[in-house]
Amino acid sequence: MPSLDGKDSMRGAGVDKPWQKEMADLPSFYSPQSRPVPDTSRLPNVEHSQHDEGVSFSLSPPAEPSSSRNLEVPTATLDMIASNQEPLPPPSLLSPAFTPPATPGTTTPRSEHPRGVPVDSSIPSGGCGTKKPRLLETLPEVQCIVRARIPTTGGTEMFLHLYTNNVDQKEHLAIVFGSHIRSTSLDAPREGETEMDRMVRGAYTGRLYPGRTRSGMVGPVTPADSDLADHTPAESNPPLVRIHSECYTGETAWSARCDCGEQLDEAARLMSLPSEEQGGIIIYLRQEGRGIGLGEKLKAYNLQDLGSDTVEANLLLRHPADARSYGLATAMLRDLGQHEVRLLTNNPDKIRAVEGPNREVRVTERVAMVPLSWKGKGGFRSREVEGYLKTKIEKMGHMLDMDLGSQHS
Ligand SMILES: Nc1nc2c(ncn2[C@@H]2O[C@H](COP(=O)(O)OP(=O)(O)OP(=O)(O)O)[C@@H](O)[C@H]2O)c(=O)[nH]1
Repeated sequence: MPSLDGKDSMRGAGVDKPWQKEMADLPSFYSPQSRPVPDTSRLPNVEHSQHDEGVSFSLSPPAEPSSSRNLEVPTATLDMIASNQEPLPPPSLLSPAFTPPATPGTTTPRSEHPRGVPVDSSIPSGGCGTKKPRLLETLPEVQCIVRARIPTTGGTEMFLHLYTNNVDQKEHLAIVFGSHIRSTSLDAPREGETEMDRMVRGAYTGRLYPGRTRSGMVGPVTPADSDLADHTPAESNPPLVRIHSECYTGETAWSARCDCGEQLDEAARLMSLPSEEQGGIIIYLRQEGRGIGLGEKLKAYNLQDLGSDTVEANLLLRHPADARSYGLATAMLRDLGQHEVRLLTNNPDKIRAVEGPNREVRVTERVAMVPLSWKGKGGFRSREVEGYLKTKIEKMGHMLDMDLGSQHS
């Protein structure tokens, strides 16, 4: 526990150990100032036993067959272990080789594979409607500036990627399931950066752990680097992708006017299924209220309460029915190394638009997003959401069968 007078803080306390001095000298972004723990997966087996006076260590050769591993332990590291006077956590806590797609034992059966239908936007009967979205001639430029691992409340992990671009000032996001999906712009080396800089901005392979010093991406790769590698699935099916537009009301403020929150949760759940080994990507675009912004969307809600549907309300406010574009999503998918995707959507415009002006990304399959309550699998019902979905189907050409909704009502 930190004391109130701060005497036991890093700077107030005596910095008598070399690692304490090193930590105190680190730049301010290095937070929290945790204590370095050696990567025991690189060490010979370290057995420790607790005695009254402290801990004694004995070093023995590794039990695992690892002839190709570098077993040399720097003397300084051994000194640090000995001076820490505390047992080490097991290696499994420090450096698992890859993030499993779901917590073992909590997984949904494989049979619940998200089922899609093949689509081809290049032919009229390809399952994407006939509307031609307005597309920019070239894709915007995007850059992933930081990435971080996020353990989720659902038990799985994802890597949140934050992007900047040359068309707006917004922080668009890519929520990536699977550490093998890498951003080219993030991984590119930057002039003058250190290995610590790379790790802090997320340009590392494998996992971070206290005391790690190498991003795993620069310099020769040795057999000892195997713990730093990302797991690459054998399958090469296109990943599941959802292009999701921001909805503060539906995702954060519990609104039952739309199913946006449920769709976001469901997309994450499907991408975490064990059958989705190739991972998944949610491109989260900051185009609130179909691009009109939260303030205007709230006005539209008042107009809806006065009797308009969702499209009429937008038009009464002098906005298009849908003011969104998807060029940023296409550019972000390309940056994440994707040429082909399976898209979770009911919206035919999205399929054509996300493919880009020169079909930079191809949608090979469409996976429908059926409201959970329509499938009898939970979810919620409200007069407002039924109206919202009805307008999408009848006025915006969304590929959903309204009859499904009445079957479980
Ligand atoms: N203007 C307006 N926007 C709304 C309303 N309800 C929800 N939205 C917005 O509609 C958008 C929903 O977009 P998405 O979740 O990407 O879905 P979609 O384009 O409808 O198509 P799907 O991929 O099939 O879900 C979000 O930006 C919401 O904020 C509304 O009543 N009026």
